[in-house]
Amino acid sequence: MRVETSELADVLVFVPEPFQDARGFFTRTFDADIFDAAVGRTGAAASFLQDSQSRSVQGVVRGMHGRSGRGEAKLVRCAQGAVHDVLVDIRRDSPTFGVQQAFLLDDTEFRHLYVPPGFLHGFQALTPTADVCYRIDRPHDPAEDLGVAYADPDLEIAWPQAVTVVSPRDAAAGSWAELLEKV
Ligand SMILES: Cc1cn([C@H]2C[C@H](O)[C@@H](COP(=O)(O)OP(=O)(O)O[C@H]3O[C@@H](C)C(=O)[C@@H](O)[C@H]3O)O2)c(=O)[nH]c1=O
Repeated sequence: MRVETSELADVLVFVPEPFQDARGFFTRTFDADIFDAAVGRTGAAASFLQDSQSRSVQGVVRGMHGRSGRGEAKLVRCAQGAVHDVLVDIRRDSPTFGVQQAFLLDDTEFRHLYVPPGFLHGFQALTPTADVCYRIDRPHDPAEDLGVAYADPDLEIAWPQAVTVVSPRDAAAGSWAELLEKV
């Protein structure tokens, strides 16, 4: 498994090596030793507490979501289909504060993102269905949800397809300007 840096400080991309044969494929999706070495902290992999999966139909956008308090670290991959995944750095003390980057996550290359605490995260499903799996290092707590509108004019996220469905929470999310008053 190869580890790549990104344009965003501390965000890493794990690139596995799927084995293809007549049956299909096999791929390792996570390796604790490689993860600990990449983030430079023994036991870091063991800090992930919840593993979740969502299925989205084509054009769905989920996001942009963050977490208040000490935030949460996330490992994100697309197990089936493809998504346009977007991160925005909301760490005031980061050299990439306010910077966004998009990643293609799919079931061909199985790129796996490590997102440290202090980011907004969202994605759009690019295929008839797309399954996104993610691990978080703190139990989910809706009281700490942060959100910014996926179509915020200041963020100007270039979603590649027409947006088909969003949740009521995402439709009512606040602006980037409002979020900046909280971080
Ligand atoms: C995220 C989450 C939701 N839920 C519940 C709450 C709700 O009833 C239902 C659906 O929740 P949501 O609408 O918030 O799900 P969703 O919009 O898919 O939220 C997710 O979006 C992506 C972009 C992320 O980065 C995730 O961290 C998470 O925020 O599932 C959990 O029980 N645990 C969880 O970890």
